[in-house]
Amino acid sequence: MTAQQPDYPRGSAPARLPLHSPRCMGCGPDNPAGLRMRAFRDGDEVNADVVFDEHHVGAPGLAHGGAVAAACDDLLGFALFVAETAAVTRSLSIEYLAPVPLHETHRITARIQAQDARRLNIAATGAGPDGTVRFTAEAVFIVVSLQHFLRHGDPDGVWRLLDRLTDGNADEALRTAAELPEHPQPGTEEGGWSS
Ligand SMILES: CCCCCCCCCC(=O)SCCNC(=O)CCNC(=O)[C@H](O)C(C)(C)COP(=O)(O)OP(=O)(O)OC[C@H]1O[C@@H](n2cnc3c(N)ncnc32)[C@H](O)[C@@H]1OP(=O)(O)O
Repeated sequence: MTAQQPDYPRGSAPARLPLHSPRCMGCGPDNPAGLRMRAFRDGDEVNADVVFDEHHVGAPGLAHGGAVAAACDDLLGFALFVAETAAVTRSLSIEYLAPVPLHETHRITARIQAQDARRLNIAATGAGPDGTVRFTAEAVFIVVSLQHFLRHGDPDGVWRLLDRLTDGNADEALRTAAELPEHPQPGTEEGGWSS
């Protein structure tokens, strides 16, 4: 069985956020072992529903702690759309408050707690179907320039991601990024995602 996340409930109107990449372990629909989360922005919060399945087993019938951490890391990364900056996880801390059964829908909600120069503190909660919080996450993200992803990752993949995020203007986004200081401050135009 493969994880297939439910759509956001009808009647609400949060904005669907773009994928990190089609094969992203957290949100990529083309990763058969991934979590296939669909992330939404709702004001200053972001959220996604996650259903752990046989790909994510720890103890029989329960989600692996690493899979729970991966889901949190991915959703915390979507909070960067609220901060309007690119950043990467520097540290991630999970509180496993209760077992997380497979095949149950968990709603993860994340919010930026604080921002100080390049450092963003982002926190999340993960609630089971009855609303009980079963895990929480706290992370420090560090703002990086686009060159970080070009230097360390797959430049073609970064280009495709930027092209989606900028409605086909990746060339311009990358040209602009190349002219910027290495580590723009969050909240400035230079540090933001082009949108
Ligand atoms: C466009 C795509 C957007 C997608 C966003 C999805 C977000 C999802 C959340 C994630 O999963 S992010 C993945 C997990 N996190 C990381 O991979 C972060 C790895 N850590 C770092 O790259 C650095 O520690 C960090 C940028 C957070 C902070 O580095 P600093 O800029 O404060 O300074 P430092 O002196 O430690 O490092 C300077 C440079 O050397 C690199 N570096 C440090 N130690 C190194 C080492 N030992 N070997 C090789 N490179 C090293 C470091 O990555 C950095 O590269 P950039 O200048 O390109 O950003």
